Amino acid sequence: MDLGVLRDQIDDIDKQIIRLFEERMDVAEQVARYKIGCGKPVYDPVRERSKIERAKDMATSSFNARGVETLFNQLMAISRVRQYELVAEAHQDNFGFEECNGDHVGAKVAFQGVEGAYGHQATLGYFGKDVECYHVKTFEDVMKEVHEGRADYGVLPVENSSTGIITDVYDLMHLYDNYIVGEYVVKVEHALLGLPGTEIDQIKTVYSHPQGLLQCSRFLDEKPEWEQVSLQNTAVSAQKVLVEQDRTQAAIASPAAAAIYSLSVLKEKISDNDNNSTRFIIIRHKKEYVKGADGISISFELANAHETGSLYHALGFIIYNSLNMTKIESRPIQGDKWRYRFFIDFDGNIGEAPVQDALRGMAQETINFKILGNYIQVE
Ligand SMILES: C=C(O[C@@H]1C=C(C(=O)O)C=C[C@H]1O)C(=O)O
Repeated sequence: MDLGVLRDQIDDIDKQIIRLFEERMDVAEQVARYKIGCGKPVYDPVRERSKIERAKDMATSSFNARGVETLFNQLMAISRVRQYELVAEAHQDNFGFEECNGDHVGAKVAFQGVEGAYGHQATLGYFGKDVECYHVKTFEDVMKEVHEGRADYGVLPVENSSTGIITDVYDLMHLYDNYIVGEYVVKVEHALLGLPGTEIDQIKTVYSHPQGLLQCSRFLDEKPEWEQVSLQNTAVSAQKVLVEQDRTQAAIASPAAAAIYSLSVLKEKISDNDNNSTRFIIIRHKKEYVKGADGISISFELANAHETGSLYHALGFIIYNSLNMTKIESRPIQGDKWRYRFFIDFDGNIGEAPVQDALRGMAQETINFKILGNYIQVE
């Protein structure tokens, strides 16, 4: 047996496959034109399933039947991507998002917590001083203020570099008709705060936001006798220590909160990680994006979540359009056991054709698809 001869045979077969592939793609383009004409969706799962079954039946072994299935799944996915490209050319569409200049002078901005909270720092850092900012109690309150129009913008934490995503905010982003228009990163430098004159040995109880306690777990592990109490916010914790005037109490919060609540920094830099940062999103009740927006966030659910390759196929639209996916998260869908909602970030601007193409594909082939926003990413 001669390897060269066998490879020549494979090359000949491949030539035929390529010719047939291109012929198939030409026909798929005609199908796309037909669908554009009558408004029929590109994806037809019933037709695809029956095609796969028939194609498998034509194979002569079970191994080949599985191969045929994989191959045809890929072929049809590629044909759909091309069809979506043609649909995108026919209907330039920004999915209801409008470009804006991002001017926010005089705007009302809601953040969660109290003055001195990291959310307050993010608000001042993103907007500067020319807005009217105010605080509300919970993350959901921020969502409501924005959704019901009392605030023009809201500021919410979505992720910490050490502990990961803030799950409640992810779940709320799906529930409210608000959109991400910006992001801001705050370097979180937790400190242990107490009443002036307090010695660390006197402390029995430490208050903080659950994230604050989690992010300082190495420091707290050395104080097993301290009771750890979670409160709504790091700054609320500092305020409580001030109000109760009890030297057995301390708070984990920012040095900025120490200044606001007249507390002393008993120990600084107690986070597990020196590079501890929290990413905040800026939300609006408007589908808008600023010029130069370069990051897109979306969420969706999969109809056939447990079918092999369903997530892979949804993500294929990002890959085939040469877009760079930067993040993926999943969250359980409330009341629907073992089903998940996916949150994906990728680079791009909603005005660009490959982005529109990927969005259109995913919108048609997933369920409860939402474009969460298009905004300028922070490095
Ligand atoms: C080509 C079509 O569009 C899509 C792609 C298919 C394919 O490549 O065979 C099949 C069904 C559709 O999801 C079609 O509708 O026939």
